Amino acid sequence: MADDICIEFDDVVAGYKDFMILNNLSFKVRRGSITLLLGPNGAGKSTVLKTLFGLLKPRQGRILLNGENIAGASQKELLAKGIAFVPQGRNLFGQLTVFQNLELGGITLGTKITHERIPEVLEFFPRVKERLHSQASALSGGEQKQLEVGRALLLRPKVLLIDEPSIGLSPLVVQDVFKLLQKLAAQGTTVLMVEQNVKSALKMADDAIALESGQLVLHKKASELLADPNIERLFLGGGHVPGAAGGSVASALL
Ligand SMILES: Nc1ncnc2c1ncn2[C@@H]1O[C@H](COP(=O)(O)OP(=O)(O)OP(=O)(O)O)[C@@H](O)[C@H]1O
Repeated sequence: MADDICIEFDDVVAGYKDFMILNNLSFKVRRGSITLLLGPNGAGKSTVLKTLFGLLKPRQGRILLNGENIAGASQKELLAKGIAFVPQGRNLFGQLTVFQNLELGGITLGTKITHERIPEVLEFFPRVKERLHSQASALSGGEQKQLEVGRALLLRPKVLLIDEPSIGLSPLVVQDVFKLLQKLAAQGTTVLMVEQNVKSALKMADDAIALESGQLVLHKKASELLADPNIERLFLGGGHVPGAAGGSVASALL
């Protein structure tokens, strides 16, 4: 595996019960890049993240992290190897304080290390830092998403998987979340993200991968895809690929 590749899916088949969602999927993600997963609803984008995070065991193929096959590893093992996952939606304990939520994020680290790292993580989020003893549910949507990312950062992840972080956030707050991801990537964290806010996400991402029916149909530099005149037609309006009007991503962009 080339040195600059952090994650590789090699011929991965994965799904739910008898229904396969990822169909012989292969792709590579560069270390320290922000890679955006695109594609129509149901293409398997979230399934890629879940499979990488061990929530779904692949039926076939290899998933390599820095050259090591991690397919089938437990979530605990994957966390220990430096993979963190921020799922879609709200995932905080709303009745607990910001600080307590952070403490829970560090449960596998032990109290001492967690308490040492909390101030370090809070440096990324000045607004959240000011509300350390507020109930998490009292934070704004954007602050809550920042806290979720902060909780993942306690583990000092090498790979951050993030599923639709912009849902429910105002455009300015989305920009804050994106800037944070850029900062993390600049420090060497590999970010793999699903995001329906395609245009803004492409502006901050390095690479773009598009899936259709669980297969790779496009892998390009984000800047190249952004410059493609078909991008509006294919991804405008929440990431849908309008089959009737435009055909597939593959036929239009490859
Ligand atoms: N737990 C589950 N059990 C059964 N089927 C599931 C489960 N989770 C997802 N699926 C199905 O797997 C397919 C792919 O889902 P996935 O969430 O990966 O798509 P996606 O590309 O992220 O789509 P979206 O843009 O709509 O979030 C969908 O048809 C979905 O209904």
